[in-house]
Amino acid sequence: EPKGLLKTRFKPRPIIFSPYVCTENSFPCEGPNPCHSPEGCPQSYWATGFKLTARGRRGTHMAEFPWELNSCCRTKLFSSLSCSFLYRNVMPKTLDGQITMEKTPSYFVTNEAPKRIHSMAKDTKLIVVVRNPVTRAISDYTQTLSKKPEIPTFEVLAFKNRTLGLIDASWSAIRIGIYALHLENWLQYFPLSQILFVSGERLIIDPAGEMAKVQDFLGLKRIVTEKHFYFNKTKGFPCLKKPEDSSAPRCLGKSKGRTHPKIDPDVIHRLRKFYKPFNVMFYQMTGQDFQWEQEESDK
Ligand SMILES: Nc1ncnc2c1ncn2[C@@H]1O[C@H](COP(=O)(O)OS(=O)(=O)O)[C@@H](OP(=O)(O)O)[C@H]1O
Repeated sequence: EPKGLLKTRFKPRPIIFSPYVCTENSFPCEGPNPCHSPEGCPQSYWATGFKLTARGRRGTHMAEFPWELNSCCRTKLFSSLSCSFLYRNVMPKTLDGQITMEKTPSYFVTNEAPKRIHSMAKDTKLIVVVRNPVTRAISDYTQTLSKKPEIPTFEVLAFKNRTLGLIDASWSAIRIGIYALHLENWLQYFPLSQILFVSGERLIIDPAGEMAKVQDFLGLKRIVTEKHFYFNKTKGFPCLKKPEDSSAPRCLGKSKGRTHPKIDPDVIHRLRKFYKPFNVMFYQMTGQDFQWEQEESDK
C-alpha cells in the first residue's frame, strides 16, 4: 500500500492523498536536484524514471509510485510529474465525502503555486505551519548539514557581509522565513479565510488545540483530541497514542527534533532584528500574533 496515502478512520470523511497542482504544460523543477546524494534519492529513479502504468483509475496504480523514497525525492518526483496530464489522469478520484490533501512545504514559497492551485481549484483550503523564522532557518540548516556535513557554518551562510551585519536574504534558509513576502503572493489569489496558519510552536505545546483548529477549518468533526496525544520527553515532541490499526504509539521520525548546532548569539540577535518587521507585517496580514519576538532564547 502506498505510504503517502493519508488514510483516516474518521469516517465518513476519509482523506486521500492526491498530489497534483499544475495545469500548465511546463516543468516547474529547475536547477540541481537536492536529492542526488548517496543517502538521498537513488540516481536510477531519475535516470530511468519509474513505471507509471495506469492500471485502473482507483488507486492501484499508486502502488507503482516509489513511495520508499524520502519525502524530498517524492516531492521532486511529484513536481516533475505534476505537469504531466498522464500523471493527473492516473490520480485516484476524490469521491463524495472525501477530502484530498496534498502536503508540499515548498509550495508556500513557490511563486507560481498560488496561480496554479487557484486555476486548478479556487476553493482549495490552504494550511501553513509557521514557526519562528530564526528557529526555522537553523532547523533548515541543520537538515542540510545532516546531508552535506561539509557546508560552511550557519554564521557564514547567514551574512552577505558580516562586518556590516548584512543578512543574506537570498539564502533559502533565510528567505523562506520572510512569511509576509510569500503570503502576499497567495493573497493575490486566495482570501485569508481560505488559509489557516498553524503555529509550529503550539503544535508541540498543544497539539490537540492546533488540531482542533485544523478540523474546524476543514469542516470536520473534532475527532482528534487531547486523548490521542501524549508527550514523549525523550523525543521532545507529542506522539500519537496507540493508533487503532497498529500496536505501537507513533512518534515523529528520526529527522524531526534533531539537535540544532549552537549559533553565535550575536548572529541570532541580528537575525531577530532582521525578521522583526516582516514578522510584524505577517501578524498584521494574518490577524494572528505568533509572539516570536517574545521568545528569549533559541533552541
Ligand atoms: N508535528 C510537528 N510538530 C512540531 N514540529 C514539527 C512537527 N513535524 C515536524 N516538525 C518540525 O519541523 C521541522 C522540519 O520538519 P520536516 O523535516 O518535516 O520538514 S520538511 O517537510 O522535510 O521540510 C523540524 O524541526 P526541528 O526538529 O526543530 O529541526 C521538525 O521537528
